[in-house]
Amino acid sequence: MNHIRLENISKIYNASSSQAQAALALLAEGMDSSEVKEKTGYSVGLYDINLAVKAGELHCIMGLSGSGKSTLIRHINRLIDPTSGKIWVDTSINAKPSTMAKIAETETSSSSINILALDDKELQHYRQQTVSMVFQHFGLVPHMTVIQNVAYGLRVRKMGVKERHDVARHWLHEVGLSNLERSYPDELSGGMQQRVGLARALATDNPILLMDEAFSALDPLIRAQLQDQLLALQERLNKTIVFITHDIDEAVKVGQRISILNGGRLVQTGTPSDLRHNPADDYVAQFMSAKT
Ligand SMILES: Nc1ncnc2c1ncn2[C@@H]1O[C@H](COP(=O)(O)OP(=O)(O)OP(=O)(O)O)[C@@H](O)[C@H]1O
Repeated sequence: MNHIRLENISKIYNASSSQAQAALALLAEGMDSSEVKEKTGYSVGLYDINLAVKAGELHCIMGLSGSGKSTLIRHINRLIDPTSGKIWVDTSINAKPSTMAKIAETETSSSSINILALDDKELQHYRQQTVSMVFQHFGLVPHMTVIQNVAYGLRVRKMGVKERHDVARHWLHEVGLSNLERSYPDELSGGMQQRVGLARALATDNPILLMDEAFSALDPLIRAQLQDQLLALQERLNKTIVFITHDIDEAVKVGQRISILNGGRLVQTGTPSDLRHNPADDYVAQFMSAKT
């Protein structure tokens, strides 16, 4: 069952509606994003993306710098709104393993909503209850202790201090940081800070986790440890995870499926094996052959 579905999503930056339509028309003729930028002056973030992320899957978005990865993931929590298209999210799905098993069995019709139609209040609710994000540079609040950072999303939901700290403690334990709850972020290494970032995202119990180059700032050894930890947690949690990376080795290691972007276009979605054995074009083939 699909959890998130992007339907014909295009994003032209800093253009009025008519200017964006002109850029889209050139893209529809087959012009690539750098030519469109040259001709019109507008940056193409994404062009005509159709992508379904299944409930409970860890889906990697891969591509070179500027290919549109961050633009894509930021549409899912509406940090960015598209120029055109729709974004469907099934808000009835939660990530409890029992629910996921039921969903897998039934494949019933979904109760997806187009999140672009949400008003401000509904959007706030959607961000609090459905999607969490882990950022590349951690995004911790420097003057809050570790436990306050992890409990932050629960405080926003007005959960009482004891209860939210109990939940935060549980997640700090899960990521291996039990003894650091009173520390401040700048007292921790990068790897520890990102574990706090992960615990904070998990503490809300939201079913969708967005990870934007979440491990890219870390040393290779620590990065590998966090990848392993994410995979171990995911075994139990069954979240729907959209994981951005520019590193094909990381994508192959953690991704059940991988979507490859090039110049704002979605080139191919498939399992690592699909991409290896049936690459859609030379760009995909080069990524797969560059894999160590
Ligand atoms: N705020 C913005 N204003 C104008 N153009 C933008 C903006 N954000 C992104 N772009 C352009 O959109 C295209 C896609 O950028 P995006 O950051 O989504 O790619 P990316 O694959 O995440 O790259 P990176 O790996 O370097 O972060 C690029 O050409 C970029 O210059």
